[in-house]
Amino acid sequence: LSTRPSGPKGPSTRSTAPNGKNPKNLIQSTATISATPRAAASFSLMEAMAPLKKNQKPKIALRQLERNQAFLEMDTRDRAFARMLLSTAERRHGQIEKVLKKYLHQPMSKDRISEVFCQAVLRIGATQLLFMDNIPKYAAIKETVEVLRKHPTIKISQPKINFVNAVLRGLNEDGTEILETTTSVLDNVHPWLAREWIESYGESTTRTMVEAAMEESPIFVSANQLYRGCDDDKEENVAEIIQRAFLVGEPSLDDAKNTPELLPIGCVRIPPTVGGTVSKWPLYQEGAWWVQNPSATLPALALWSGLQQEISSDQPINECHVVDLCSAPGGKTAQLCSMGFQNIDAVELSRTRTKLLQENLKRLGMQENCNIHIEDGRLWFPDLGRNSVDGVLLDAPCSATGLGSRHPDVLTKSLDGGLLEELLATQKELIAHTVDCILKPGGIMVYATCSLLQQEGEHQMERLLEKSGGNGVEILPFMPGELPGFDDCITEEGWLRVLPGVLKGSLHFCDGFFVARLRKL
Ligand SMILES: C[S@@+](CC[C@H](N)C(=O)[O-])C[C@H]1O[C@@H](n2cnc3c(N)ncnc32)[C@H](O)[C@@H]1O
Repeated sequence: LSTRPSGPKGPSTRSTAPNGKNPKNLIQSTATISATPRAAASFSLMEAMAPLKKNQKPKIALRQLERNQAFLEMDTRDRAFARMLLSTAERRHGQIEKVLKKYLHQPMSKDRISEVFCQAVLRIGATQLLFMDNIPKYAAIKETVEVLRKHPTIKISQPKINFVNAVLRGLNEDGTEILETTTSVLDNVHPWLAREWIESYGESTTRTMVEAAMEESPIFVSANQLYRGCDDDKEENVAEIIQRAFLVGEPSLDDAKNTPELLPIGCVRIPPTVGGTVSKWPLYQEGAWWVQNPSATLPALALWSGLQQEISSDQPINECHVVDLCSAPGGKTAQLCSMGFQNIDAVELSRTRTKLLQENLKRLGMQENCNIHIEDGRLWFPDLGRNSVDGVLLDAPCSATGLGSRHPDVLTKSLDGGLLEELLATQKELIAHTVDCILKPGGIMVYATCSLLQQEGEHQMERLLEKSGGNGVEILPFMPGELPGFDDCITEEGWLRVLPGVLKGSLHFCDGFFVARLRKL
Protein backbone atom coordinates (compact mmCIF):
# COMPACT_ATOMS: atom_id res chain seq x y z
CA LEU A 1 0.00 0.00 0.00
CA SER A 2 1.29 3.38 -0.84
CA THR A 3 1.70 6.36 1.38
CA ARG A 4 1.08 9.81 0.10
CA PRO A 5 2.15 13.33 0.91
CA SER A 6 0.06 15.19 3.41
CA GLY A 7 0.87 18.50 1.77
CA PRO A 8 3.83 20.34 0.30
CA LYS A 9 5.81 20.47 3.53
CA GLY A 10 9.48 19.88 4.06
CA PRO A 11 10.84 17.18 6.34
CA SER A 12 10.63 17.34 10.11
CA THR A 13 13.73 18.71 11.80
CA ARG A 14 14.76 15.32 13.25
CA SER A 15 17.59 14.07 11.12
CA THR A 16 18.41 10.55 12.24
CA ALA A 17 16.19 8.43 14.43
CA PRO A 18 12.66 7.44 13.45
CA ASN A 19 9.96 9.28 15.29
CA GLY A 20 9.44 8.56 18.95
CA LYS A 21 12.67 6.60 19.50
CA ASN A 22 15.66 7.74 21.44
CA PRO A 23 18.62 7.89 19.04
CA LYS A 24 20.99 6.66 21.79
CA ASN A 25 19.09 3.40 22.11
CA LEU A 26 19.25 2.54 18.47
CA ILE A 27 21.69 0.04 17.10
CA GLN A 28 23.72 1.44 14.22
CA SER A 29 21.92 -0.45 11.49
CA THR A 30 21.39 0.65 7.89
CA ALA A 31 17.95 1.71 9.01
CA THR A 32 19.20 4.23 11.54
CA ILE A 33 22.17 5.42 9.52
CA SER A 34 20.00 6.22 6.54
CA ALA A 35 16.95 7.48 8.39
CA THR A 36 16.59 10.85 6.73
CA PRO A 37 14.12 11.41 3.90
CA ARG A 38 16.91 12.68 1.61
CA ALA A 39 19.06 9.63 2.35
CA ALA A 40 16.23 7.15 1.84
CA ALA A 41 15.30 8.83 -1.46
CA SER A 42 18.94 8.94 -2.65
CA PHE A 43 19.64 5.30 -1.71
CA SER A 44 16.51 4.11 -3.49
CA LEU A 45 17.36 6.11 -6.59
CA MET A 46 20.92 4.76 -6.56
CA GLU A 47 19.60 1.19 -6.31
CA ALA A 48 17.42 1.79 -9.37
CA MET A 49 20.35 3.37 -11.26
CA ALA A 50 22.91 0.72 -10.28
CA PRO A 51 24.38 -1.41 -13.10
CA LEU A 52 22.41 -4.61 -13.63
CA LYS A 53 23.89 -8.03 -13.14
CA LYS A 54 23.27 -10.68 -15.79
CA ASN A 55 19.54 -11.50 -16.12
CA GLN A 56 18.69 -8.98 -13.39
CA LYS A 57 15.50 -6.96 -13.91
CA PRO A 58 15.72 -3.15 -13.56
CA LYS A 59 14.65 -1.94 -10.12
CA ILE A 60 11.95 0.66 -9.71
CA ALA A 61 13.10 3.46 -7.41
CA LEU A 62 9.74 4.05 -5.69
CA ARG A 63 9.42 0.34 -5.00
CA GLN A 64 12.91 0.30 -3.52
CA LEU A 65 11.85 3.16 -1.25
CA GLU A 66 8.78 1.30 -0.08
CA ARG A 67 11.05 -1.59 0.94
CA ASN A 68 13.57 0.66 2.72
CA GLN A 69 13.43 -0.10 6.44
CA ALA A 70 14.41 3.42 7.43
CA PHE A 71 11.63 4.82 5.27
CA LEU A 72 9.09 2.47 6.81
CA GLU A 73 10.09 3.64 10.28
CA MET A 74 9.79 7.36 9.50
CA ASP A 75 6.86 9.44 10.65
CA THR A 76 4.16 10.31 8.11
CA ARG A 77 5.59 13.71 7.29
CA ASP A 78 9.11 12.45 6.58
CA ARG A 79 7.78 9.56 4.54
CA ALA A 80 5.70 11.95 2.48
CA PHE A 81 8.75 14.17 1.94
CA ALA A 82 10.98 11.24 0.89
CA ARG A 83 8.34 10.02 -1.50
CA MET A 84 7.77 13.46 -2.98
CA LEU A 85 11.54 13.93 -3.46
CA LEU A 86 11.98 10.62 -5.18
CA SER A 87 8.88 10.80 -7.35
CA THR A 88 9.75 14.35 -8.48
CA ALA A 89 13.32 13.25 -9.25
CA GLU A 90 11.89 10.39 -11.30
CA ARG A 91 9.29 12.48 -13.11
CA ARG A 92 11.68 15.29 -13.95
CA HIS A 93 14.64 13.05 -14.61
CA GLY A 94 15.21 14.16 -18.25
CA GLN A 95 15.23 17.86 -17.44
CA ILE A 96 17.39 17.33 -14.36
CA GLU A 97 19.95 15.30 -16.33
CA LYS A 98 20.12 18.00 -19.00
CA VAL A 99 20.75 20.76 -16.44
CA LEU A 100 23.29 18.68 -14.49
CA LYS A 101 25.25 17.99 -17.69
CA LYS A 102 26.12 21.69 -17.86
CA TYR A 103 28.02 21.33 -14.57
CA LEU A 104 29.74 18.02 -15.17
CA HIS A 105 32.73 18.54 -17.39
CA GLN A 106 33.00 14.84 -18.08
CA PRO A 107 30.29 12.18 -17.76
CA MET A 108 30.27 10.21 -14.51
CA SER A 109 30.66 6.44 -14.60
CA LYS A 110 27.48 4.38 -14.79
CA ASP A 111 29.33 1.26 -13.59
CA ARG A 112 31.17 2.38 -10.45
CA ILE A 113 28.69 2.29 -7.58
CA SER A 114 30.31 5.22 -5.74
CA GLU A 115 29.86 7.37 -8.85
CA VAL A 116 26.29 6.16 -9.28
CA PHE A 117 25.67 7.12 -5.64
CA CYS A 118 27.01 10.65 -6.30
CA GLN A 119 24.76 10.96 -9.36
CA ALA A 120 21.71 9.87 -7.37
CA VAL A 121 22.52 12.43 -4.67
CA LEU A 122 23.03 15.14 -7.31
CA ARG A 123 19.62 14.33 -8.78
CA ILE A 124 17.94 14.49 -5.39
CA GLY A 125 19.69 17.81 -4.70
CA ALA A 126 18.74 19.21 -8.13
CA THR A 127 15.13 18.12 -7.60
CA GLN A 128 14.90 20.33 -4.53
CA LEU A 129 16.72 23.31 -6.04
CA LEU A 130 14.88 23.28 -9.36
CA PHE A 131 11.41 21.99 -8.58
CA MET A 132 10.60 22.38 -4.89
CA ASP A 133 10.29 26.08 -4.11
CA ASN A 134 9.13 25.53 -0.55
CA ILE A 135 12.44 24.06 0.63
CA PRO A 136 15.10 26.46 1.94
CA LYS A 137 18.02 26.26 -0.50
CA TYR A 138 20.74 26.26 2.14
CA ALA A 139 19.20 23.27 3.94
CA ALA A 140 18.63 21.49 0.63
CA ILE A 141 22.33 21.69 -0.25
CA LYS A 142 23.75 20.96 3.19
CA GLU A 143 21.49 18.05 4.07
CA THR A 144 21.75 16.50 0.63
CA VAL A 145 25.55 16.60 0.61
CA GLU A 146 25.47 15.00 4.08
CA VAL A 147 23.78 11.94 2.54
CA LEU A 148 27.13 11.07 0.92
CA ARG A 149 28.49 10.27 4.39
CA LYS A 150 25.51 8.18 5.45
CA HIS A 151 25.71 5.01 3.42
CA PRO A 152 26.70 2.03 5.58
CA THR A 153 29.00 0.46 2.97
CA ILE A 154 29.71 2.93 0.16
CA LYS A 155 32.41 5.42 1.13
CA ILE A 156 32.75 8.66 -0.80
CA SER A 157 36.06 10.55 -0.74
CA GLN A 158 36.23 14.12 0.55
CA PRO A 159 37.16 15.56 -2.89
CA LYS A 160 34.07 13.91 -4.40
CA ILE A 161 31.91 15.29 -1.59
CA ASN A 162 33.35 18.75 -2.27
CA PHE A 163 32.60 18.30 -5.96
CA VAL A 164 28.93 17.43 -5.34
CA ASN A 165 28.67 20.39 -2.96
CA ALA A 166 30.12 22.72 -5.63
CA VAL A 167 27.72 21.44 -8.31
CA LEU A 168 24.70 21.98 -6.05
CA ARG A 169 25.88 25.49 -5.19
CA GLY A 170 26.29 26.23 -8.88
CA LEU A 171 22.80 24.92 -9.53
CA ASN A 172 21.46 27.19 -6.83
CA GLU A 173 23.01 30.17 -8.62
CA ASP A 174 21.89 29.63 -12.20
CA GLY A 175 20.20 26.21 -12.47
CA THR A 176 16.70 27.64 -12.86
CA GLU A 177 17.75 29.79 -15.80
CA ILE A 178 19.38 26.81 -17.53
CA LEU A 179 16.25 24.77 -16.83
CA GLU A 180 13.98 27.37 -18.38
CA THR A 181 16.10 28.14 -21.42
CA THR A 182 17.42 24.72 -22.41
CA THR A 183 14.90 22.08 -21.34
CA SER A 184 11.33 21.07 -22.10
CA VAL A 185 8.86 18.94 -20.21
CA LEU A 186 9.06 16.46 -23.11
CA ASP A 187 12.67 15.70 -22.06
CA ASN A 188 11.14 13.62 -19.27
CA VAL A 189 9.60 11.10 -21.65
CA HIS A 190 11.44 8.41 -23.58
CA PRO A 191 12.09 9.95 -27.05
CA TRP A 192 10.37 7.04 -28.79
CA LEU A 193 7.27 7.42 -26.63
CA ALA A 194 7.18 11.21 -27.15
CA ARG A 195 7.35 10.68 -30.94
CA GLU A 196 4.51 8.13 -30.83
CA TRP A 197 2.30 10.46 -28.81
CA ILE A 198 3.03 13.48 -30.98
CA GLU A 199 2.14 11.43 -34.04
CA SER A 200 -1.14 10.27 -32.48
CA TYR A 201 -2.30 13.34 -30.58
CA GLY A 202 -0.22 16.31 -31.83
CA GLU A 203 2.48 18.24 -30.01
CA SER A 204 0.31 20.53 -27.94
CA THR A 205 -1.86 17.71 -26.51
CA THR A 206 1.26 15.64 -25.87
CA ARG A 207 2.71 18.50 -23.81
CA THR A 208 -0.55 18.71 -21.84
CA MET A 209 -0.41 14.97 -21.19
CA VAL A 210 3.21 15.08 -20.07
CA GLU A 211 2.60 18.14 -17.87
CA ALA A 212 -0.21 16.18 -16.20
CA ALA A 213 2.20 13.31 -15.56
CA MET A 214 4.54 15.73 -13.76
CA GLU A 215 1.95 16.13 -10.99
CA GLU A 216 1.11 13.45 -8.48
CA SER A 217 -2.58 12.81 -9.02
CA PRO A 218 -4.96 12.85 -6.05
CA ILE A 219 -6.37 9.54 -4.89
CA PHE A 220 -9.89 8.60 -5.95
CA VAL A 221 -11.94 5.84 -4.38
CA SER A 222 -14.91 3.84 -5.59
CA ALA A 223 -17.83 3.19 -3.25
CA ASN A 224 -18.72 -0.39 -2.41
CA GLN A 225 -22.48 -0.48 -2.92
CA LEU A 226 -22.61 -3.73 -0.92
CA TYR A 227 -21.26 -1.93 2.17
CA ARG A 228 -23.76 -1.27 4.87
CA GLY A 229 -22.75 1.46 7.28
CA CYS A 230 -24.36 2.13 10.62
CA ASP A 231 -28.16 1.81 10.77
CA ASP A 232 -28.71 5.54 10.47
CA ASP A 233 -26.93 5.53 7.16
CA LYS A 234 -28.99 2.81 5.55
CA GLU A 235 -30.86 5.22 3.31
CA GLU A 236 -27.75 7.16 2.44
CA ASN A 237 -25.67 6.62 -0.68
CA VAL A 238 -22.37 4.87 0.19
CA ALA A 239 -20.36 7.47 -1.74
CA GLU A 240 -21.90 10.17 0.47
CA ILE A 241 -21.01 8.20 3.61
CA ILE A 242 -17.42 8.05 2.37
CA GLN A 243 -17.42 11.73 1.46
CA ARG A 244 -18.59 12.58 4.97
CA ALA A 245 -15.97 10.29 6.57
CA PHE A 246 -13.17 12.22 4.86
CA LEU A 247 -14.59 15.64 5.59
CA VAL A 248 -12.63 17.63 8.16
CA GLY A 249 -14.59 20.68 9.38
CA GLU A 250 -17.36 22.29 7.36
CA PRO A 251 -17.41 21.98 3.55
CA SER A 252 -16.36 25.27 2.03
CA LEU A 253 -16.50 26.61 -1.51
CA ASP A 254 -13.29 28.58 -0.89
CA ASP A 255 -11.45 25.41 -0.06
CA ALA A 256 -12.92 23.01 -2.60
CA LYS A 257 -9.56 21.33 -3.20
CA ASN A 258 -9.43 20.20 0.41
CA THR A 259 -13.02 18.97 0.48
CA PRO A 260 -13.77 15.39 -0.62
CA GLU A 261 -15.58 15.61 -3.93
CA LEU A 262 -18.24 13.23 -5.24
CA LEU A 263 -17.78 12.98 -9.00
CA PRO A 264 -20.76 12.47 -11.37
CA ILE A 265 -19.18 9.17 -12.47
CA GLY A 266 -19.63 7.95 -8.88
CA CYS A 267 -16.19 7.99 -7.29
CA VAL A 268 -14.89 10.25 -4.55
CA ARG A 269 -11.75 12.41 -4.80
CA ILE A 270 -9.83 12.30 -1.54
CA PRO A 271 -8.35 15.70 -0.63
CA PRO A 272 -4.52 15.99 -0.58
CA THR A 273 -4.68 16.96 3.11
CA VAL A 274 -5.51 13.33 3.95
CA GLY A 275 -2.04 11.87 4.35
CA GLY A 276 -0.49 8.67 5.65
CA THR A 277 -1.03 5.07 4.80
CA VAL A 278 -4.13 4.35 2.75
CA SER A 279 -5.03 1.28 4.81
CA LYS A 280 -5.43 3.53 7.87
CA TRP A 281 -7.88 5.87 6.17
CA PRO A 282 -11.52 6.01 7.34
CA LEU A 283 -13.75 3.04 6.41
CA TYR A 284 -10.91 1.20 4.61
CA GLN A 285 -10.83 -1.78 6.97
CA GLU A 286 -14.63 -1.81 6.96
CA GLY A 287 -14.50 -2.36 3.20
CA ALA A 288 -16.52 0.69 2.18
CA TRP A 289 -14.25 1.59 -0.75
CA TRP A 290 -11.26 0.71 -2.86
CA VAL A 291 -8.76 2.95 -4.65
CA GLN A 292 -9.67 3.48 -8.31
CA ASN A 293 -8.95 6.30 -10.72
CA PRO A 294 -12.09 7.65 -12.52
CA SER A 295 -10.81 6.35 -15.89
CA ALA A 296 -10.51 2.86 -14.46
CA THR A 297 -14.21 2.87 -13.56
CA LEU A 298 -15.24 3.27 -17.21
CA PRO A 299 -14.83 -0.32 -18.51
CA ALA A 300 -17.17 -1.89 -15.94
CA LEU A 301 -19.70 0.94 -16.36
CA ALA A 302 -19.49 0.43 -20.12
CA LEU A 303 -20.20 -3.28 -19.74
CA TRP A 304 -23.16 -2.69 -17.45
CA SER A 305 -24.67 -0.09 -19.71
CA GLY A 306 -23.95 -2.17 -22.84
CA LEU A 307 -25.71 -5.21 -21.35
CA GLN A 308 -28.61 -3.06 -20.30
CA GLN A 309 -29.06 -1.95 -23.90
CA GLU A 310 -28.79 -5.48 -25.26
CA ILE A 311 -30.55 -7.95 -22.99
CA SER A 312 -34.25 -8.59 -23.20
CA SER A 313 -36.40 -6.75 -20.69
CA ASP A 314 -37.43 -9.96 -18.87
CA GLN A 315 -33.83 -10.89 -17.95
CA PRO A 316 -32.58 -9.17 -14.76
CA ILE A 317 -29.21 -7.65 -15.63
CA ASN A 318 -27.51 -8.85 -12.43
CA GLU A 319 -28.16 -12.44 -13.51
CA CYS A 320 -26.03 -11.97 -16.65
CA HIS A 321 -22.94 -14.15 -16.69
CA VAL A 322 -19.90 -11.86 -16.87
CA VAL A 323 -16.17 -12.60 -17.03
CA ASP A 324 -13.31 -10.38 -15.95
CA LEU A 325 -10.59 -11.99 -18.02
CA CYS A 326 -7.50 -10.20 -16.64
CA SER A 327 -8.71 -9.43 -13.20
CA ALA A 328 -5.99 -8.78 -10.59
CA PRO A 329 -5.61 -6.84 -8.37
CA GLY A 330 -9.36 -6.62 -8.70
CA GLY A 331 -10.50 -3.02 -9.09
CA LYS A 332 -12.86 -3.90 -11.90
CA THR A 333 -13.97 -7.22 -10.39
CA ALA A 334 -14.90 -5.30 -7.26
CA GLN A 335 -16.85 -2.86 -9.36
CA LEU A 336 -18.78 -5.67 -11.08
CA CYS A 337 -19.63 -7.14 -7.65
CA SER A 338 -20.56 -3.72 -6.33
CA MET A 339 -22.91 -3.18 -9.31
CA GLY A 340 -24.78 -6.31 -8.28
CA PHE A 341 -23.63 -8.88 -10.85
CA GLN A 342 -24.03 -12.26 -9.16
CA ASN A 343 -22.53 -14.57 -11.73
CA ILE A 344 -18.91 -13.45 -12.19
CA ASP A 345 -15.81 -15.37 -13.23
CA ALA A 346 -12.54 -13.59 -12.48
CA VAL A 347 -9.62 -15.05 -14.45
CA GLU A 348 -6.00 -14.12 -13.77
CA LEU A 349 -2.71 -15.60 -14.93
CA SER A 350 -0.48 -14.47 -12.06
CA ARG A 351 -0.71 -16.43 -8.83
CA THR A 352 0.87 -13.59 -6.82
CA ARG A 353 -1.51 -11.01 -8.20
CA THR A 354 -4.46 -13.34 -7.61
CA LYS A 355 -3.58 -13.23 -3.91
CA LEU A 356 -4.07 -9.46 -4.01
CA LEU A 357 -7.38 -9.95 -5.78
CA GLN A 358 -8.51 -12.39 -3.09
CA GLU A 359 -7.42 -10.10 -0.26
CA ASN A 360 -9.17 -7.13 -1.82
CA LEU A 361 -12.42 -8.99 -2.39
CA LYS A 362 -12.27 -10.36 1.16
CA ARG A 363 -11.82 -6.90 2.68
CA LEU A 364 -14.73 -5.65 0.59
CA GLY A 365 -16.92 -8.57 1.67
CA MET A 366 -17.22 -9.78 -1.93
CA GLN A 367 -15.38 -13.10 -1.84
CA GLU A 368 -18.64 -15.03 -2.16
CA ASN A 369 -19.75 -13.03 -5.18
CA CYS A 370 -17.40 -14.42 -7.79
CA ASN A 371 -15.40 -17.46 -8.84
CA ILE A 372 -11.67 -16.90 -9.13
CA HIS A 373 -9.61 -18.88 -11.65
CA ILE A 374 -5.82 -18.77 -11.78
CA GLU A 375 -5.56 -19.47 -15.49
CA ASP A 376 -4.37 -18.14 -18.78
CA GLY A 377 -7.22 -16.13 -20.26
CA ARG A 378 -6.16 -17.25 -23.74
CA LEU A 379 -7.00 -20.85 -22.83
CA TRP A 380 -9.81 -20.50 -20.32
CA PHE A 381 -13.31 -21.79 -21.11
CA PRO A 382 -16.53 -21.06 -19.22
CA ASP A 383 -18.07 -23.92 -17.20
CA LEU A 384 -21.25 -23.78 -19.30
CA GLY A 385 -19.21 -24.36 -22.43
CA ARG A 386 -17.91 -22.37 -25.37
CA ASN A 387 -19.65 -19.17 -26.32
CA SER A 388 -21.97 -19.08 -23.32
CA VAL A 389 -21.08 -15.76 -21.66
CA ASP A 390 -23.15 -12.55 -21.78
CA GLY A 391 -20.37 -10.07 -21.15
CA VAL A 392 -16.55 -10.03 -21.02
CA LEU A 393 -14.45 -7.28 -19.55
CA LEU A 394 -10.98 -7.57 -21.05
CA ASP A 395 -8.65 -5.17 -19.24
CA ALA A 396 -5.60 -6.41 -21.05
CA PRO A 397 -1.97 -6.36 -19.90
CA CYS A 398 -0.36 -3.33 -21.55
CA SER A 399 2.49 -0.82 -21.42
CA ALA A 400 0.61 1.17 -18.72
CA THR A 401 1.81 4.37 -20.40
CA GLY A 402 -1.38 6.13 -19.24
CA LEU A 403 -0.30 5.89 -15.59
CA GLY A 404 2.61 8.38 -15.71
CA SER A 405 1.20 10.52 -12.96
CA ARG A 406 1.19 7.64 -10.48
CA HIS A 407 4.05 5.52 -11.84
CA PRO A 408 6.58 7.93 -13.39
CA ASP A 409 8.88 5.09 -14.46
CA VAL A 410 6.45 4.16 -17.27
CA LEU A 411 7.39 7.38 -19.07
CA THR A 412 11.06 6.54 -19.36
CA LYS A 413 10.88 2.77 -19.69
CA SER A 414 12.15 1.50 -23.00
CA LEU A 415 9.63 -0.66 -24.82
CA ASP A 416 12.31 -1.94 -27.18
CA GLY A 417 13.64 -5.45 -27.06
CA GLY A 418 10.34 -7.03 -28.01
CA LEU A 419 8.39 -5.99 -24.91
CA LEU A 420 5.73 -4.08 -26.84
CA GLU A 421 5.47 -6.82 -29.48
CA GLU A 422 4.95 -9.37 -26.74
CA LEU A 423 2.15 -7.29 -25.18
CA LEU A 424 0.51 -6.72 -28.57
CA ALA A 425 0.57 -10.44 -29.30
CA THR A 426 -0.97 -11.32 -25.90
CA GLN A 427 -3.69 -8.68 -26.36
CA LYS A 428 -4.48 -10.01 -29.81
CA GLU A 429 -4.77 -13.58 -28.53
CA LEU A 430 -6.95 -12.58 -25.58
CA ILE A 431 -9.26 -10.64 -27.91
CA ALA A 432 -9.51 -13.51 -30.38
CA HIS A 433 -10.20 -16.06 -27.65
CA THR A 434 -12.90 -13.85 -26.10
CA VAL A 435 -14.72 -13.45 -29.40
CA ASP A 436 -14.22 -16.97 -30.70
CA CYS A 437 -14.62 -19.05 -27.55
CA ILE A 438 -16.12 -17.16 -24.61
CA LEU A 439 -18.82 -14.73 -25.75
CA LYS A 440 -22.20 -15.93 -26.90
CA PRO A 441 -23.79 -14.40 -30.00
CA GLY A 442 -25.22 -11.03 -28.96
CA GLY A 443 -22.77 -10.90 -26.03
CA ILE A 444 -20.80 -7.76 -25.20
CA MET A 445 -17.03 -7.36 -24.99
CA VAL A 446 -15.45 -4.33 -23.37
CA TYR A 447 -11.79 -4.09 -24.28
CA ALA A 448 -9.71 -1.65 -22.22
CA THR A 449 -6.08 -0.69 -21.63
CA CYS A 450 -4.42 1.96 -19.51
CA SER A 451 -2.08 2.65 -22.42
CA LEU A 452 -1.67 5.83 -24.43
CA LEU A 453 -0.26 3.89 -27.38
CA GLN A 454 -2.78 3.52 -30.18
CA GLN A 455 -1.18 0.20 -31.16
CA GLU A 456 -2.58 -1.28 -27.94
CA GLY A 457 -6.02 0.32 -28.31
CA GLU A 458 -7.48 1.66 -31.54
CA HIS A 459 -5.27 -0.46 -33.78
CA GLN A 460 -6.17 -3.70 -31.99
CA MET A 461 -9.87 -2.94 -32.48
CA GLU A 462 -9.41 -1.89 -36.12
CA ARG A 463 -7.64 -5.18 -36.81
CA LEU A 464 -10.40 -7.16 -35.13
CA LEU A 465 -13.12 -5.41 -37.13
CA GLU A 466 -11.15 -5.84 -40.34
CA LYS A 467 -10.59 -9.52 -39.62
CA SER A 468 -14.25 -10.11 -38.82
CA GLY A 469 -15.21 -8.30 -42.06
CA GLY A 470 -18.64 -7.46 -40.66
CA ASN A 471 -19.38 -11.06 -39.66
CA GLY A 472 -17.87 -11.45 -36.22
CA VAL A 473 -18.32 -8.27 -34.17
CA GLU A 474 -19.67 -4.77 -34.45
CA ILE A 475 -19.01 -1.61 -32.48
CA LEU A 476 -21.52 -0.75 -29.80
CA PRO A 477 -20.61 2.94 -29.68
CA PHE A 478 -20.59 5.13 -26.58
CA MET A 479 -23.36 7.72 -26.53
CA PRO A 480 -23.19 11.26 -25.13
CA GLY A 481 -24.41 11.31 -21.54
CA GLU A 482 -23.78 7.60 -21.06
CA LEU A 483 -20.64 8.08 -18.94
CA PRO A 484 -21.08 11.43 -17.15
CA GLY A 485 -18.12 13.78 -17.66
CA PHE A 486 -16.56 11.78 -20.50
CA ASP A 487 -18.53 12.94 -23.56
CA ASP A 488 -15.46 14.75 -24.93
CA CYS A 489 -13.57 11.44 -24.93
CA ILE A 490 -15.93 9.71 -27.37
CA THR A 491 -14.15 9.31 -30.70
CA GLU A 492 -15.70 9.37 -34.17
CA GLU A 493 -15.65 5.58 -34.23
CA GLY A 494 -17.51 5.39 -30.92
CA TRP A 495 -14.55 4.38 -28.71
CA LEU A 496 -13.49 6.21 -25.57
CA ARG A 497 -10.01 7.72 -25.53
CA VAL A 498 -9.17 9.42 -22.23
CA LEU A 499 -6.07 11.63 -22.26
CA PRO A 500 -4.53 12.79 -18.96
CA GLY A 501 -4.65 16.52 -18.24
CA VAL A 502 -7.27 17.24 -20.90
CA LEU A 503 -10.61 17.08 -19.06
CA LYS A 504 -11.84 19.78 -16.70
CA GLY A 505 -12.05 19.84 -12.90
CA SER A 506 -11.00 16.73 -11.02
CA LEU A 507 -11.19 14.70 -14.24
CA HIS A 508 -7.96 16.52 -15.18
CA PHE A 509 -6.32 13.81 -13.06
CA CYS A 510 -7.69 10.91 -15.07
CA ASP A 511 -5.26 8.21 -16.08
CA GLY A 512 -4.82 7.68 -19.80
CA PHE A 513 -7.23 4.95 -20.95
CA PHE A 514 -8.74 3.38 -24.03
CA VAL A 515 -12.13 1.65 -23.88
CA ALA A 516 -13.94 -0.06 -26.75
CA ARG A 517 -17.28 -1.86 -26.65
CA LEU A 518 -18.33 -4.46 -29.19
CA ARG A 519 -21.23 -6.79 -29.76
CA LYS A 520 -20.66 -10.30 -31.03
CA LEU A 521 -22.86 -11.01 -34.05
C1 LIG B 1 -4.20 -4.23 -16.49
S1 LIG B 1 -3.99 -5.51 -15.38
C2 LIG B 1 -5.62 -5.83 -14.85
C3 LIG B 1 -6.11 -4.88 -13.79
C4 LIG B 1 -7.45 -5.33 -13.22
N1 LIG B 1 -8.44 -5.50 -14.23
C5 LIG B 1 -7.96 -4.35 -12.19
O1 LIG B 1 -8.84 -3.54 -12.50
O2 LIG B 1 -7.49 -4.38 -11.06
C6 LIG B 1 -3.70 -6.87 -16.41
C7 LIG B 1 -3.65 -8.20 -15.69
O3 LIG B 1 -3.63 -9.23 -16.66
C8 LIG B 1 -2.89 -10.30 -16.16
N2 LIG B 1 -2.55 -11.16 -17.32
C9 LIG B 1 -1.51 -11.06 -18.17
N3 LIG B 1 -1.59 -12.02 -19.11
C10 LIG B 1 -2.71 -12.72 -18.85
C11 LIG B 1 -3.33 -13.85 -19.46
N4 LIG B 1 -2.80 -14.42 -20.53
N5 LIG B 1 -4.45 -14.33 -18.92
C12 LIG B 1 -5.00 -13.76 -17.82
N6 LIG B 1 -4.45 -12.70 -17.19
C13 LIG B 1 -3.33 -12.18 -17.71
C14 LIG B 1 -1.73 -9.62 -15.49
O4 LIG B 1 -1.11 -10.47 -14.56
C15 LIG B 1 -2.41 -8.44 -14.84
O5 LIG B 1 -2.80 -8.76 -13.54
